[in-house]
Amino acid sequence: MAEYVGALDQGTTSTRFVVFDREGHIVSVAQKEHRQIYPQPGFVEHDPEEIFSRSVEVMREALEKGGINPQQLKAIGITNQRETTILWDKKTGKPVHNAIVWQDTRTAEICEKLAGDEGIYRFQQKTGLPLATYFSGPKIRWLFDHIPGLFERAKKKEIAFGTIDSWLVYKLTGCHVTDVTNASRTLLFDIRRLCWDEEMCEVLGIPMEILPEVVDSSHPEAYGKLSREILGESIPVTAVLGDQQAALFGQTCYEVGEAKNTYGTGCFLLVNIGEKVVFSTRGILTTVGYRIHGENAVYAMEGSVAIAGALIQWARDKLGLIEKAPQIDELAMKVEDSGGIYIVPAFSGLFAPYWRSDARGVVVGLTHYTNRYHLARAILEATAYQTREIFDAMMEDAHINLKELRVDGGMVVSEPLMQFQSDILGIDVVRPRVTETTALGAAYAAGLAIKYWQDKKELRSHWQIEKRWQPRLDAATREALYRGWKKAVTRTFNWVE
Ligand SMILES: Nc1ncnc2c1ncn2[C@@H]1O[C@H](COP(=O)(O)OP(=O)(O)O)[C@@H](O)[C@H]1O
Ligand SMILES: O=P(O)(O)OC[C@H](O)CO
Repeated sequence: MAEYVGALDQGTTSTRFVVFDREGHIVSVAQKEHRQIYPQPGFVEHDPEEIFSRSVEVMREALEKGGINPQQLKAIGITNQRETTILWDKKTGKPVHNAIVWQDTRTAEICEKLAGDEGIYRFQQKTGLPLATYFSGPKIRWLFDHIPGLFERAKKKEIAFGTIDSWLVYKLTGCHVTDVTNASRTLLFDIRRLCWDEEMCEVLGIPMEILPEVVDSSHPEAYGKLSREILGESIPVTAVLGDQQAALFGQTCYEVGEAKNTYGTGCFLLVNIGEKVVFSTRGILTTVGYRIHGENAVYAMEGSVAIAGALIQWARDKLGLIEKAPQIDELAMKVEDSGGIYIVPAFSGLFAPYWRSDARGVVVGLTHYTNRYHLARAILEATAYQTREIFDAMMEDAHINLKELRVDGGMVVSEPLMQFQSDILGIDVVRPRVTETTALGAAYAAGLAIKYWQDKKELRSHWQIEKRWQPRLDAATREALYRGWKKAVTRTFNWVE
C-alpha cells in the first residue's frame, strides 16, 4: 500500500488539502473558498468555524477523489495565512469574535499610539517587525478594547489566542500550540530568544495566559494526532509553518541567499539569511524561516506586499472588468503596455517597504487613450512593480545579488505578469514544476519529522524548473517605467487623515 504525506493549506481566500508522494508529486487535491467579510471600510474578517469546516471538508474530499485510505497518510503538515487573529473560549471552543484578518486596518490608531515619538521601528530589534496593522498583537488588543469582560476572562485563563494554525490544531488534535514562524508574526515574540516576550505583552496589554505554547515547525509529537472523527484515523500532525515560510521550505531555499516570491492574495518575497538575525533599514521584515526539531532556527528576511492577486479579485468582484481571474491575462495581452497608467493598490495602506497606513489606492495617468486593456495590464503590472520595490530593498539589506527569482502561488500561471516581472527586475524568473510550494513545504516539514524523507538533500533533489522567463526590456526603458511607478506611489500618501 503506497504511503503519502498530506498538507492542509489554509489561505486567505481558500483552503486546500494536497496529498504528496515520496517524489513530491501531487497525488490528489481538493480546494474550497470561504467568505470574505467586510463589515466596514478597512475591516476584513473570516468566520473561524467556516474555516475549520472547509478544512475538514477538503481533507475528506481529497482522500475520496484520490481513492486514498486514511491509513496511507503517514503525517499531516499545516500551513496558513499568517497574523490572522482568533480568540476563543477554552471551555466551549467557540470563537468570541470573527477572525481579524491580516489585511484589516482597524488597529491603525493602536499602532500609531504605540509608535509615539520613537516611530514604527521601536520594537524591531526584538520582534523583527515594524508597528503595523498587519500583525496580530494589536488585533488582540482591539478585541480586548471592544468586547466587554473579555480581559477579565482572559486573566482567569478562560480565553485562548491563536493564529489560524493554532486554531486548526486546537480543533483537530486538542493541543494549544503554535510554531516559531507563526509566533514571529505577532509582535509578541522575541525572535532571538524564540519565546513570548513579557515586555511586548505588557506594552500591548495582553495577558500571557492566553498564548499558545511555541514549538518547532517540524516536530514528531508536539502537535498531537487528529481526533478520530475527522478522518477515522489518528494521523499525526507533525509540522506547522506560516504559508510564506512554508513556500520558502517547499522551494528548497535551504542555503543563505536563496529566495522565492509567492504570488497569492498578497505577494511575499523571502530570502534565507541563515542562523543569525539581520535587521533591515529599508522596511524589510526579519522573521523566523523555519525550525526543524533538533536543529537551530533559520531566519528569513521578508518583503510583504498586501495586495497582489487580491487586485484581480477586486477587478472581478467589485469592478466587473472580468468574470474569472484568467481573463485578466487575455485582456492584458491585447496591448503592448499599460498606455502610461499605473494602479497602486494601497487598499490596506502600503506594506513593505513603506508601512504607510495613511495611503489609499490610486489610478494615475488616465487620458482619453486609456482603455480597459490598459487597465487590465496595469492591474497585473502593479504586482510586478511592488515586487521590484521589495526586491531592491532586500538585495541591499541582505547583501545579496540574486541572478534569478523562483516564483510560485496562484498568479504565476499569468504569462504577461511573469514576462513583465522579468522585464522590470532585469533578471530571469523561474517557475518550478510544482507551484503548490506552500503545501509542499508543509508536507516536506511533516515528512522530515517522521523520516518519510531523510533530509533536506533528498528534498532538494525533487526541485525542477518548468519554465523560465528572460528580460526583454532595455535598461533605459525599464528604469523609466519604474520611475513612473515610484511617482505614482507618492500620490497614495497622506490620503487618510
Ligand atoms: N490566470 C490568472 N492570472 C492572474 N492571477 C490569477 C490567475 N488565476 C488566479 N489568479 C489569482 O491568484 C490568487 C490566488 O492565489 P492563491 O495562491 O490560491 O492565493 P491564497 O493562498 O492567497 O488564497 C487570486 O487572488 C487570483 O486572483
Ligand atoms: O493567503 P496568502 O497566501 O495570500 O498569504 C497570506 C500571508 O500569510 C499573510 O501574511
